Amino acid sequence: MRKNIVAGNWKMNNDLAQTESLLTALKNQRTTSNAEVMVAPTYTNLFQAYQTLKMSNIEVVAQNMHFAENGAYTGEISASMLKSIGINTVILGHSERREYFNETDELLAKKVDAALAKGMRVIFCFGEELADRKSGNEETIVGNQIKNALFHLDAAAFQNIVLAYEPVWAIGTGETASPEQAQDMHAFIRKTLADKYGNDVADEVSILYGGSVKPANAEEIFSKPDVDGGLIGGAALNAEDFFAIVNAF
Ligand SMILES: O=C[C@H](O)COP(=O)(O)O
Repeated sequence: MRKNIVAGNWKMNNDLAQTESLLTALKNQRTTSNAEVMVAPTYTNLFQAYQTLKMSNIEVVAQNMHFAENGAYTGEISASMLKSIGINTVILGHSERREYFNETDELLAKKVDAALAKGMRVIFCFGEELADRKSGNEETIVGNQIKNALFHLDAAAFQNIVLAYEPVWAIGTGETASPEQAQDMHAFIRKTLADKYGNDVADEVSILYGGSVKPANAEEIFSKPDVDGGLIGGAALNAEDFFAIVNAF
């Protein structure tokens, strides 16, 4: 069954002491939400976060990984390394990885394959830029990002894929897609999946929205039928705000 998920992407924020303080605050939050909750600290804090949260209902996930098993890739981390410290989910394809680290659909397809081959779950991100939306090309861009990186997979693989639609113009800008814009795109994404794999697959895939989700707007965005949760940046750095968003479910 399709799940509601709220994932906090901490990006390149928080040193160890700040991370420990945020982890403590997260452990003290109480929720009746039916959403799965995840947080993605930086690499240096992943193991600490895993150790702190492993008995909680919050899953610790990674922000990125390399496609190779090991080898001469200075500065990189493999799926096996993540698995070895208890991490079973990885965010791939975030627009910041695409923009600042030149990650292409082709590279991302390899990363997705590597993660799935290790039995990991992938939160696969994509989304159009402002110019694409202004020119009315957002569905073409998003459709191609999904097809290029994921449509070589078989239907069963989608049991371990979560999609995260993040319009680049709404990330960290304070500008959100309206709930209607989010719903329209999520419906398009689900139809794109259904056209290739059928409704049985499309209906089971969770599609998250990301881009300036805050306590004040989460409930309305999450109320849309094809929005199954959120990938939260800035607001995930504060435990109360993050759980206010979790509690929107
Ligand atoms: O990964 C999270 C997204 O990039 C959203 O970030 P934001 O909530 O700060 O806009």
